[in-house]
This record gives sequence, structure tokens and C-alpha cells, in this order.
Amino acid sequence: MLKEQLSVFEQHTTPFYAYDLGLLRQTLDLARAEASKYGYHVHYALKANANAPILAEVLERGFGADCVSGNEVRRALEAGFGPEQVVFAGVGKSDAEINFALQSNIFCFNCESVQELEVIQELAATQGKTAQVALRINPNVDAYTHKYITTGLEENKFGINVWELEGLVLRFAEWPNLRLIGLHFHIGSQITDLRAFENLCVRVNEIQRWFEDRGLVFPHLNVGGGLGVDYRAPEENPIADFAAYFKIFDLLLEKRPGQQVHFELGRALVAPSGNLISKVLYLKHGQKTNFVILDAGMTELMRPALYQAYHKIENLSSDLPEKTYDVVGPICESTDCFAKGYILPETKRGDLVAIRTAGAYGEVMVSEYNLRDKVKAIYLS
Ligand SMILES: Cc1ncc(COP(=O)(O)O)c(C=O)c1O
Ligand SMILES: N[C@@H](CCCC[NH3+])C(=O)O
Repeated sequence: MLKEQLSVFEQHTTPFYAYDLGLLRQTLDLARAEASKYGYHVHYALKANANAPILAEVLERGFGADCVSGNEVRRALEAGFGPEQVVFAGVGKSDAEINFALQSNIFCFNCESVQELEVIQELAATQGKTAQVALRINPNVDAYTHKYITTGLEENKFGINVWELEGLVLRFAEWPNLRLIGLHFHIGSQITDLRAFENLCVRVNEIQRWFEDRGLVFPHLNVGGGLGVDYRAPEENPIADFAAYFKIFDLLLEKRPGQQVHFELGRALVAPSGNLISKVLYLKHGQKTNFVILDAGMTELMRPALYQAYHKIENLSSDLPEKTYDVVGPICESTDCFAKGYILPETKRGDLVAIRTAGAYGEVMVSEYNLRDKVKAIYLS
């Protein structure tokens, strides 16, 4: 119960992120236990949260690192991940980022276009290196999630389209500095309808057979991340159903002998253990609405403004009878709104409010807009 932490929260200047390291450890332990039943490798997606104390817990459990920028690769290496644990995805890797990853001898580049393969070949040749690459293929599988966080449909910018593969395989011989070690897929984020992963397996099997028909078998399959969390009921479901998730792949993904299967989970590992704690600055009574104006806004947690995302909100200070409010931030944008028509106990200036399930894609997406101060983080063990 977050309310039990109220006295701790009251000692800190708001707004701040509060991370529950106990819940984080439980989540990571469970994910590791379920993945290891099948010998699966999990690479934690740093883009979800790259804070040092979080990375330390991830690293301690033997997960690898999934990075999408040169700076994420650097952060992972600085945190202690070995280069052989680092994969690097991203639709627009710059030459400088590729060079840095090559110099660092990372495990694998997840390549998203033929053009990128050409550039990595050229830069690897200049460095006298061989780059290990996986082809990120756009499988055209619906993730049944918000359209802004779907990545595996043909209309999305991510990955190599299947219709490009025929031309691509003919060109492998032109790239002596690339070692093609795997296939990579990622269909989207906050996936709660697990049938999307079933469909992904069916598609990966088809694509794998297509390559086999052309004499190509890869030692690695990377099926990405995307497992969602329960934003509406964080107390009832604090940990994602890793057992059901990994079981789908065990049942449906056709693994070749000796083939290694990789996952890139971000949100499901860290979202529930982070909460944004904010203070109520003002109560404003409009014609039709009562506004709760917080000292945190879209600059500290962008997801509601960007995706109309739902985050549960709790008033930690009040037990008064309930009222209905629009909960908003201080930023000069009308989209700076965490929730409309939200029921909270009667709220007063100075109350502390928790915006729940904000451990993933919260602090990493902070903006300085309106010259806001950088939000702080505290860690509860
Ligand atoms: C390529 C890739 N891998 C992994 C992830 C992590 O996704 P999630 O946090 O939904 O598990 C993402 C983000 O959607 C991604 O784009
Ligand atoms: N940032 C997004 C998810 C994008 C995942 C990365 N491809 C979110 O908050 O839900």
C-alpha cells in the first residue's frame, strides 16, 4: 500500500518518482524464473527506464540490454553489462552510433533496412571488424494495442518488409563484414491481448521456413518485447503474467535445434514499480468541472498527453468522501491533463497524490518544456 509510505514521501520535494525496489526485484525474479524454464534470454529494454539503481537490479539477474541509441549502449556498458549482452535496434542509427557500437564489440545489431546493412558493412570494413546482425523484419502482425505504439504493421516505419527479403538474400555475399546471426521482430508495446503473440509466433515460423527454403538457418531468434501491464488495477495485478507469456512461445514458436530465443521486455519489468508523486497546488472550481492542479505535469509524465494513456491516481493524504475532478498539471497546454472526470476523495491543497504504474516510459520521457526542473527519483527498498 502506497499510503503507508506517506511519511517518507512527505520528506521529499515534489514532484518525484518513487521506485519500489522490492516490487522490482520480485518482478525481475519472476520473469527470470519463467524465462529460464525454456532457456530463453531476456534483454531489458533500456528505453523504458535507464536509471542506474534499476539497471543494477536488472544486471544482477543476468538479463542482457536492449538499446536503441549510442547513448543507451554507452549507459548499458557503464552500468556493467558486457558487450556480448548488448543488442542495438533502431530505425535511424547514425554513423557515429554504429561506429561506437562496433568499437564496443556488441553482440548484435538489429538492422531495420537494406540501407542500414550497407552502412554497417562499410563502417565495419573500415574498422576491420565483423558485425553480427539480425534482420528486423516487419511481420505485419496486429498487436491490438494503441495505434501510436504498434510497430509491426506494414504502415509502420519499423523493420524490413517481407517483400524486400527476396532481393536482400541475393545481396548477402556483397557484405563480407556482416555475420547474419538472427531474425528479429517486435510488434508493439502494452500488449494485453496475448493472441497477438500467438499470431507473431505463426508468422515467425512462416518467415523462418521461407529462409530455410533458401538454405538459411539462423542461430538466434529475437521476438522483441511488448508484454503489457495492468494500469487500471496495480494493487490486484502488480506483476505481469510472465508464465502465460513465455508459455505461448514455448508452445507455438518452432525452434530449430540449438537455436537461442531472445526477448526484449521493457515495460512489464519496470512499469509497476514506479510511481510519480506530486503535490496538489490548487483546487479550481470551474462551471462544470473541479480541477485538481498538481505540481507534476506532462513534462514529468508524458504518456497521458501523448497516447491518452490511463494511469491510476491515488490521493495519499485524504480519506474524505469522494468527489469528481479533472486532474491536471501546471504546463501551458490543454493536453496537460492526467485524467478527466476522475473520482478521488475530497482533495485539498497540499495533499500528496500518486500517479501509479509510471516506472516505464515515465522518467525517460521527461521534457524541459517551460524550463521545468529535472524531476528527482527516490528508491524504497
Ligand atoms: C525494438 C523494441 N524492442 C523492445 C521494446 C520494449 O517494449 P516493451 O517495453 O513494450 O516491452 C520496444 C518498445 O516498444 C522496441 O521498440
Ligand atoms: N513510450 C511508449 C511506448 C513505446 C515503446 C517503445 N517502442 C509508452 O509510453 O507507452
